[in-house]
Amino acid sequence: EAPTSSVTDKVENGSQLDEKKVTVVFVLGGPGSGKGTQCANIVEHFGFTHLSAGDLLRAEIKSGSENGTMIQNMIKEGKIVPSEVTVKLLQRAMQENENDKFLIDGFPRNEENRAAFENVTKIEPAFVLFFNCSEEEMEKRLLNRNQGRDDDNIETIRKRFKVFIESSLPVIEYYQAKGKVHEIDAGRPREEVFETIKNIFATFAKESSETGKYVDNCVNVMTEVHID
Ligand SMILES: Nc1ncnc2c1ncn2[C@@H]1O[C@H](COP(=O)(O)OP(=O)(O)OP(=O)(O)O)[C@@H](O)[C@H]1O
Ligand SMILES: Nc1ccn([C@H]2C[C@H](O)[C@@H](COP(=O)(O)O)O2)c(=O)n1
Repeated sequence: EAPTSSVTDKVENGSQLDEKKVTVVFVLGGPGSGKGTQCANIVEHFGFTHLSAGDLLRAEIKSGSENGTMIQNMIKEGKIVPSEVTVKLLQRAMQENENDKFLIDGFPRNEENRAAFENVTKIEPAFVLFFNCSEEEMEKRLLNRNQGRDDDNIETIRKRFKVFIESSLPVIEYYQAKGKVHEIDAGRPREEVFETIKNIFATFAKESSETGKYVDNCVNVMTEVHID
């Protein structure tokens, strides 16, 4: 299946059609499994743009938008914000960015997210990274994160774990059935986790450039890493 997809949508005034080909990788895993940390490394080494659904929602709260209070309340409760809101934010972020390679972190979080994104954008991910980590380790990391997040308290953390198991794991299983998931043992030290990720992206870049589906700027990195 083609790793590039077309983003087609009318802009605000409805008069102009904006279309571009993009490569999308979904980055999924439990809260505190290290998705954001590794996305920063992938951006640096492989030239992707990192779009964190959680960050986009938190920015929406700060902007004072009409949905701000609803989003804030849902995040405090560890619940998943309606897909319509999150998909719009992601779509806008992709359209406004000149890059054509996006890491979408923390999305799709449930079946509704997945279906809404696919219906609206017609984008299929090239592949999915699944950060697998024990709850014990994730809890420890979140309680030490110190970023002043409203939802990094033990009560909300437990709710987020429950939502992850009940709503997010089925999405990962959906992509597993399509052969799109790279499962990563995310309980290891940061550097070890990134070594695994480097190999995944280097292999993807090599295969895609061979088939002409992926124009990459990762050639220098590819020579540094081991490809199975
Ligand atoms: N491999 C690791 N070992 C130990 N600590 C880590 C590791 N990776 C990330 N951390 C730390 O754990 C905390 C959570 O990491 P991060 O914010 O990347 O997780 P996340 O999966 O993006 O979480 P969330 O989904 O809640 O946003 C951070 O303080 C980060 O520095
Ligand atoms: N697709 C998403 C992503 C995030 N949220 C909300 C609910 C999460 O608990 C919160 C924080 O996300 P994180 O930064 O930990 O990825 O944001 C959502 O509703 N839908």
